[in-house]
Amino acid sequence: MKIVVIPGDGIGPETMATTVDVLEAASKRFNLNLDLQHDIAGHESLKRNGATVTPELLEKVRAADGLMLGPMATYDFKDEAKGEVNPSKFFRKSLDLYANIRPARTYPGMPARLGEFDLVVVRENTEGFYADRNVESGGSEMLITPDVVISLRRITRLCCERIARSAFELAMTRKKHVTIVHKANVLKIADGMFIDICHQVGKEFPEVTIDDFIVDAMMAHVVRAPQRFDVIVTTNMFGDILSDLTAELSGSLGLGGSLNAGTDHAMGQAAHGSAPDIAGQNIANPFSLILSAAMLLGWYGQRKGQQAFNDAAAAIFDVVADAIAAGEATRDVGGKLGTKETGEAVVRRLAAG
Ligand SMILES: NC(=O)c1ccc[n+]([C@@H]2O[C@H](COP(=O)([O-])OP(=O)(O)OC[C@H]3O[C@@H](n4cnc5c(N)ncnc54)[C@H](O)[C@@H]3O)[C@@H](O)[C@H]2O)c1
Ligand SMILES: CC(C)[C@H](C(=O)O)[C@@H](O)C(=O)O
Repeated sequence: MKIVVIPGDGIGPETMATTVDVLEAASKRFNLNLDLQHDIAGHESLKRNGATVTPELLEKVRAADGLMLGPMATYDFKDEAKGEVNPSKFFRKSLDLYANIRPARTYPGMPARLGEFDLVVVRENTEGFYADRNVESGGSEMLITPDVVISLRRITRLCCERIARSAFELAMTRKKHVTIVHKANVLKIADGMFIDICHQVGKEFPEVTIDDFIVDAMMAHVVRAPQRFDVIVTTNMFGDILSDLTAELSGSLGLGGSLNAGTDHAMGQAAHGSAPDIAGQNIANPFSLILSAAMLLGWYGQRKGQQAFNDAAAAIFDVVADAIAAGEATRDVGGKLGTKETGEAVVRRLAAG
């Protein structure tokens, strides 16, 4: 399996170095023959190549079997015309990675303030309330006068259908429950369509039960009783916000692994950002990126019918859980280790089998 590896900004180089060590250890133990191709994007690429992502990089990623993308300091990127493209958006759109799968679960050995839970946010990843993602409609933020801006939100039948199908298929492998999160009381046409389509797709999965919540009330429900949820399907920005919440409720944003998946490509990427407040201090939690890497291996294993990749993914999930239970973790999840030392502990456990 060929994986392009891009460290990103802020804590990215630290957490990606650790993740690469884990991938190499998994490759050795499970004979995966991983071919890791290191490259750059974001600030590093802007400095060296005059653009945060280059056309050559896109071709390289297209030709590979997967991409590991580190966090990007996207706030700094103001002008696409000057090469300042948000790499997350760029790969999600260019490779049509329409499903952003963001699991959140508690782990034995860590205090679960809200009780144990295990859920997955399935976030639509290619449209919605994102100015830079609606290029097909000519962008979606308009300066009408110096004092008035209009931001548009694009929702399409195709994207609703495919994200709903991803959620129901995932639910069939879990507790067979899907929760639809929306704002149809206000966005009556767009989110009305989203709910209708989710229910229509749900008819293909009669074993899966369905409920729905308005996004604001959902914040209360998920904090009150996260264990009532299994798979949560929602539109892009609601999913972005909700998945940070669920990751933090599970113990830390630093546990927020995620996979951006399309039909032919996938990208492992932590749910959080570049965390400039803790960058360069060897204290960032690498588990989010390590779990994302495991999700990428699992995606490839399922797609290619190659059991060794599924086994490697399962082993990484187990080893992370064991490391947390043993306190071999960073301080945000109750441990005392640094980023590097946490990675070394994971590698040791993985190699020991
Ligand atoms: N996928 C991405 O590349 C992505 C996602 C979100 C934000 N961003 C960008 O990242 C930059 C910083 O954003 P922000 O500070 O608002 O959000 P952030 O997600 O980087 O950080 C939020 C908080 O969580 C903590 N945190 C994040 N990851 C952690 C980890 N692995 N271990 C321990 N603590 C962790 C940070 O220290 C901070 O206190 C911005 O430019 C933003 O646009 C990028
Ligand atoms: C940085 C930002 C543009 C990005 C998004 O909203 O898609 C981020 O929040 C994420 O979840 O990857």
